[in-house]
Amino acid sequence: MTQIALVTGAAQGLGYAIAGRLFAAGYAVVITDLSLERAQAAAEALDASGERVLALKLDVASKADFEAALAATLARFGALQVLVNNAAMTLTTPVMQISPEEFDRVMSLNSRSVFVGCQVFGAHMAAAGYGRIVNMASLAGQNGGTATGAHYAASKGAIVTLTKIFAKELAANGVTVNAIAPGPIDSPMVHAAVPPQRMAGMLANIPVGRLGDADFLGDLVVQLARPEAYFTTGATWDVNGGLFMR
Ligand SMILES: NC(=O)C1=CN([C@@H]2O[C@H](COP(=O)(O)OP(=O)(O)OC[C@H]3O[C@@H](n4cnc5c(N)ncnc54)[C@H](O)[C@@H]3O)[C@@H](O)[C@H]2O)C=CC1
Ligand SMILES: CC(C)c1ccc(C(=O)O)c(O)c1O
Repeated sequence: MTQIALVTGAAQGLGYAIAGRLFAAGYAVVITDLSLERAQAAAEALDASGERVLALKLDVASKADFEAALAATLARFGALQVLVNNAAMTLTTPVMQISPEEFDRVMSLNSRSVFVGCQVFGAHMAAAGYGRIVNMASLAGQNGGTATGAHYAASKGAIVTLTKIFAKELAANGVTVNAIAPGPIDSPMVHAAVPPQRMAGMLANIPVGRLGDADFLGDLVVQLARPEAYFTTGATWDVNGGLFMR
């Protein structure tokens, strides 16, 4: 039977690549983003027939949007097995100049959203007795960040911890919760964060000497979403070209 996956921030970048790999693996995919129009354009690019896609507006800052997206998914497909908490923002203000308001904004968008998504979708999955949640963390959450801001790095560290907490809470109900911590992946976000004149320096610093591949992240999500992946939970999967080793 077709399984259903919802991806936040899926109109572009890694979210879109992840949605694409889930779709290629046979999932019906719910593409969500801040703007319904951009989500619809991405969904149409993935499946012009519209049979295995649904586009929804989901602002991850809003618990009501998470609840409405779950309800709309169940109304259209009758089930929801996979959630990918992917959406995030980055600001690169130097740490001594970040205002408390800016700190709150980044923390709230990046980590409170994962907390709310795991709570709302996790409750549904636990009641159904099965589910797979994948949270997008970052290398920055492990090494304190380089190209990215302190609040971004802190928000991604919080995602690693939330992943462990929800994994423990939901394990007995057949729900796994894992995180992926990418280093710089070839994507619009990395090109926006790293100006062309700094790219060669960044590449020279990466042990494997190149940026990561977004489709590979999508394939990793597909693996973590499989029923057979029941034995990995609370884990953070490093995909960073050797920039951080445990
Ligand atoms: N690109 C990279 O190299 C890396 C990315 N990441 C993480 O991967 C995830 C995706 O990153 P990218 O695709 O590169 O970013 P991106 O900036 O290209 O795409 C982010 C998407 O999220 C959406 N979005 C922003 N605010 C939103 C909100 N409030 N509600 C819903 N959607 C919202 C945007 O509209 C956009 O479509 C993020 O969590 C990011 O922190 C982590 C490490 C490296
Ligand atoms: C693309 C984003 C902003 C990014 C860039 C670089 C790193 C890193 O070198 O640690 C990240 O973790 C990122 O999330």
